[in-house]
Amino acid sequence: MADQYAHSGEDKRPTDIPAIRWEEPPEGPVLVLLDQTRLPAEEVELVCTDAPALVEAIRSLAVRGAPLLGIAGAYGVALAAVRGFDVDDAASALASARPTAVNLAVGVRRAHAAYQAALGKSGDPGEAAGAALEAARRLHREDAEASARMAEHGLALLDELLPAGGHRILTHCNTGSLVSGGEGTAFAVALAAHRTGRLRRLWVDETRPLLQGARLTAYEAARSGIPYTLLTDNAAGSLFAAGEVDAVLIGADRIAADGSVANKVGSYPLAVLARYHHVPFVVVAPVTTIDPDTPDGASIEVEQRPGHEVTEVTAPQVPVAGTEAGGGIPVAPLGTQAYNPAFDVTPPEMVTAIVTEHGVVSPVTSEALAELCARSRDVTIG
Ligand SMILES: CSC[C@@H](O)[C@@H](O)C(=O)COP(=O)(O)O
Repeated sequence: MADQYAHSGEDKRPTDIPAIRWEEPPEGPVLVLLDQTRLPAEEVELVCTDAPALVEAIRSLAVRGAPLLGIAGAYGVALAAVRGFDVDDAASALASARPTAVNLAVGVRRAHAAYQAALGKSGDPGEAAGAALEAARRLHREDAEASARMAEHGLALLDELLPAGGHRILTHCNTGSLVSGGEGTAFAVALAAHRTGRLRRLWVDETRPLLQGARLTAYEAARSGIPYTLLTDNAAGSLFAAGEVDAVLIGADRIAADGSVANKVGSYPLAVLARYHHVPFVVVAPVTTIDPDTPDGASIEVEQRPGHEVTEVTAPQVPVAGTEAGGGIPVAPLGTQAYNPAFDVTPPEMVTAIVTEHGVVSPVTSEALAELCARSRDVTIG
């Protein structure tokens, strides 16, 4: 079950609401999400008391973005465990709530494995639930630490790749604190550049059809005091042609073993533009986004979303997925069919570098990625 309540703003500043948090009120533990479908119009919290509510929140994009999906999935397993629901059922429903961001399944697996190991050892479901919660909390902390490391590595890379002076960075979708336990992935690098006086402008793609750029990245940029400008996705070409983009920084939902990068639809066209205009195209993602079990780009399952997201405009409140129509304002003739993949895949040869918390891979090859993953298993951060 999920409850929604608008935050009163009396006990804390509304902008301090974290994207996700675990709370233990007297009625029982809950997972509290900042409902991202309502941003930037209002900051409303969504309280989940069971896994089905969280699955719905994931599908409707109330909680979204690869790293945060991993954290949410792990907490979801813990929620099912502490509330005495069937943990195996919850884990499988959560892991398959959205198919493309591998972090979701990774987060679910981590908490589920901790639960099963503790249950096998002690036979005590309460202890096992505690182990699942601890695993979720650890993932949450690790992600915050990973954000900080990605920002450092990403900033150093920009210094290497770009001449000194203010950088003009183009980004797509939303990759800041709304998708992370910390300050995010690509956005964290832009933020670090801003804090050190190296960011001249953040160009923010609006990111059709659900406007994660306009609604969420612009919101985060405004909160952070970053100089930013919003553009329609199809204005990017003229921006490159005018020589106004020094680098593209994006996140990722899944990086295949060969270095193919799945990210929000519209990322691949930016890679094509970047290559034509000799501009670095940089992907920033934690190691948990690299999936050694997905061999190449063609093997990545790309989520297809309902057509009404394209045929109607509904921002700032995005309709719940799976409904016939979204209740928005139609912008196409009734009955229009829509092509609405949520992600696209950029081949490795078009990616200048992949920045992770364990270092930078450039050029992007399967060998270099495998080596980084092996190295990351030997090092614990956070
Ligand atoms: C660090 S976030 C990287 C990606 O998850 C992000 O760019 C993205 O594509 C999110 O898509 P969304 O459909 O909003 O979950």
